[in-house]
Amino acid sequence: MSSELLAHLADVIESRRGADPDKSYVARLFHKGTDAILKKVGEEATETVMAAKDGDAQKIVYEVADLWFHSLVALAQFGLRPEAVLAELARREGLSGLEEFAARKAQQRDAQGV
Ligand SMILES: N=c1c2ncn([C@@H]3O[C@H](COP(=O)(O)OP(=O)(O)OP(=O)(O)O)[C@@H](O)[C@H]3O)c2ncn1[C@@H]1O[C@H](COP(=O)(O)O)[C@@H](O)[C@H]1O
Repeated sequence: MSSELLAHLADVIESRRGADPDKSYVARLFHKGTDAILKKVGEEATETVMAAKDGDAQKIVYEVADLWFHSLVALAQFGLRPEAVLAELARREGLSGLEEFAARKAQQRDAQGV
């Protein structure tokens, strides 16, 4: 998932805070609270493992999408943004952050004349 899509989804999720729980799935989760959100993360993680055990590629992708989505809701519940997770992953790649990753990619594209 591109960082732009993650940021967009995080914005949409944040916009659902205080929205009508009858009209929005995310508003319903926020309304139910932290335990309900964390329960969904656990369920989706379990469903991902089950899909992987079945070796069903399409189902794995579907369940990981559910897991990522509910992880974004959990991050929002704790006032966190996906950019913080991406920055941590970049740091583990030996980069100072997302900006350095983007700059490196741009350099590689320039070098390849793309
Ligand atoms: N990307 C998603 C998304 N991915 C998964 N889900 C929901 O996550 C749930 C997955 O849980 P399950 O597979 O256990 O299915 P379920 O039995 O229906 O779930 P529960 O009702 O038991 O919680 C389903 O209800 C899916 O609809 C999502 N719900 C919303 N979005 C996006 O979030 C944004 C805001 O959505 P609303 O809050 O509904 O406007 C929109 O851009 C949506 O496209």
